[in-house]
Amino acid sequence: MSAAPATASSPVGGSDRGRIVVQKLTKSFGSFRAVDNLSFEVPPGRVTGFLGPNGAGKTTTLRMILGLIRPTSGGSTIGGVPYVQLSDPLRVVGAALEATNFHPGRTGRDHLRVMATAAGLPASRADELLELVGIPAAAKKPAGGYSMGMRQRLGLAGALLGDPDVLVLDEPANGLDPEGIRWLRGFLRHLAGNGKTILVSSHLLAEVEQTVDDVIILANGRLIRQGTIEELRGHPKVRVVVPDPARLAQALNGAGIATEPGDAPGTVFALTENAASVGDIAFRAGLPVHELRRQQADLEALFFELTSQGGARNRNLGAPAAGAGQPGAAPTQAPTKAPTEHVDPTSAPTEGEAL
Ligand SMILES: Nc1ncnc2c1ncn2[C@@H]1O[C@H](COP(=O)(O)OP(=O)(O)OP(=O)(O)O)[C@@H](O)[C@H]1O
Repeated sequence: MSAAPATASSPVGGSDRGRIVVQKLTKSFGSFRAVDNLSFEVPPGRVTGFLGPNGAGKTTTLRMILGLIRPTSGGSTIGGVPYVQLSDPLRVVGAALEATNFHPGRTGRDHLRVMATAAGLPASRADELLELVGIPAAAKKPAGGYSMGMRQRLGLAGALLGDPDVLVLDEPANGLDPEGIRWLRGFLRHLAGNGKTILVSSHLLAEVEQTVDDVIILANGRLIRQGTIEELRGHPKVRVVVPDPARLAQALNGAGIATEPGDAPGTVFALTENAASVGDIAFRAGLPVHELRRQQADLEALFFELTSQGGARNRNLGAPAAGAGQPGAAPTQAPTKAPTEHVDPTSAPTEGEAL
């Protein structure tokens, strides 16, 4: 689907509401292309994982979507409108790009109150939000003493200030303990269930695989894969070890279960999740079965494969070690990135080249 023409007067409604559309987005820092001709859409009502190894270009893309840096070319819209043209951005999109830069001497409550006041919202919203993100007891403590997990929750509270349609969260699970990750998962799923658009970045697919509906995978600034997490997992399979795989395949096919050649001699894959029915069919056909196991897609391995194959080898790792590649080849070193700031949606962009 192509993006609707984006103008300041575009209505934020209909099917555009809460939809992020990125078109041919490119960002170069000098001669280094951090984001390369990226196009994707993020629909409302779903949690979308924005994934890629370190340095893939996730944060740079999010910063462009949020109007914090200017694209070299291409563009993006939120609800049909570029971020910088949103008349009331706080109610459209909330973002937390980093959870570390709060004023250390200011309490969580004061931090949120300052933001609320600047946005013309009642100061009482601060306590509501602290309650919502599960840190009401931290309200009176200076943020400098917060754990990483508490800072993440405070960042999330800030992003939720204007009850926006869209939430953009950069690595929100960083620093959360297992209980915190479970809480975050439930919280994001709840928000998506209420129709919000949730875009969550992570460099670990395994970290978000239970949370996301859709994935957008980047490597070296380029789109590698986009689809549902189910599509990525692929068809459920049962791996069977049998003395005669061809006969078992025949029996399974005869019973309406498709098969694929196995990954080793004496194996066959039945394309079903019903391991019991595979065993029953083998039994009825008089075929001994030595092993029968549901095959779980190894998403971590798949993610690694997708983001490291061919030209997708992580440029930030430099050239392969001498002996493995061309001897003496200079490493393709990416420039060191400038420190990122916590996004206060009420403030103007602060970067030198910002709009
Ligand atoms: N302001 C900048 N100046 C120069 N290079 C930059 C700048 N910002 C980012 N980069 C480079 O662009 C590339 C992409 O960085 P980005 O932070 O977008 O990646 P990322 O996918 O978010 O990585 P991570 O998971 O480590 O946060 C990196 O090589 C980074 O060094």
